[in-house]
Amino acid sequence: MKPQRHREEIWLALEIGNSRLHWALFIGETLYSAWDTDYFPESVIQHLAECQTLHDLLLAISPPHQQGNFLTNTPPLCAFVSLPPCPVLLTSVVPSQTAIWQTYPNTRVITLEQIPLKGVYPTLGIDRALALWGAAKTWGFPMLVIDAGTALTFTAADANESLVGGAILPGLGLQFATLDQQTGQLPLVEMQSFPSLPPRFALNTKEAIQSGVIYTVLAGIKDFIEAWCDLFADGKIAIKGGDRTLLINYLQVLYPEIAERLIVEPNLIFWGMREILIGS
Ligand SMILES: Nc1ncnc2c1ncn2[C@@H]1O[C@H](COP(=O)(O)OP(=O)(O)O)[C@@H](O)[C@H]1O
Ligand SMILES: CC(C)(COP(=O)(O)O)[C@@H](O)C(=O)NCCC(=O)O
Ligand SMILES: [K+]
Repeated sequence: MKPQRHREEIWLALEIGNSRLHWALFIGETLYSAWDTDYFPESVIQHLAECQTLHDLLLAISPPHQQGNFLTNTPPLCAFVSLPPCPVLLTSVVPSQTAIWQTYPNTRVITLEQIPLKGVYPTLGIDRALALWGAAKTWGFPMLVIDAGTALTFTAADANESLVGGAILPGLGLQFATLDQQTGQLPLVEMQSFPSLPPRFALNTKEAIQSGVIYTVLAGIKDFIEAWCDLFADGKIAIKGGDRTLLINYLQVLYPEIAERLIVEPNLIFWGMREILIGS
């Protein structure tokens, strides 16, 4: 995609995670809308390539329950819908999905080499690098990003815009699914079904699973944040990912002094992608 400098250019950001697709619609440097969808079958992606207008493209990728009003509730968009389909800036941590999306004509893939973050290692997740870059360029270095996604990751950079490093562990959904799938008797504990913290010392199987997963993840987040603050007293902390709200709510109950330090921003990766586009 030839980067155009004028402010009115419409473009789509697509981040492919291990659970789902994450979309953002930009007009120039302004993010107008962000949403998630499930993966699309290859047939749908081929259909996207045949879209003649931006309107058709956006309808095809908009959230299932927002088919119609997605277009109307983004005021300046109405003026653009008869334009041809816009470019898609793509980043992915799922190689099989990346390959399928290459068939969409107007795609530019963001890779690790394009991110000015120093000291990265070759297999660092592009999502981790982009979220860190987006957070740090928005709120400053040093920065620690917590991504409560399919995997829960910690990724940090110092004041010299160099990678300090990070950690990877199974996300909440993965932990509950693994206990369900890899044991004979344990049930699948649904995430959304428990707004309040379970008892630590539970007296039934469901709450025992909830307690084991939740309290250890919260303790782990607290431990990493305390270690980060010991390293960088002026360090900032941002959190994103599908499980961020659940974890923030629990942290506010259990460790309020930790929770109040967190910048909660689901769109960190899109900020990172915008930085790359502007800089290119
Ligand atoms: N509608 C949803 N679909 C999938 N995961 C969801 C959804 N809502 C919340 N989650 C939670 O978010 C996690 C996935 O986070 P997300 O940031 O979307 O993942 P990724 O970026 O790895 O695809 C899952 O572990 C799940 O617990
Ligand atoms: C750890 C991840 C799977 C997280 O991806 P997500 O949970 O967002 O789908 C991804 O950042 C990745 O594939 N990382 C590569 C290994 C590394 O970062 O060292
Ligand atoms: K993620």
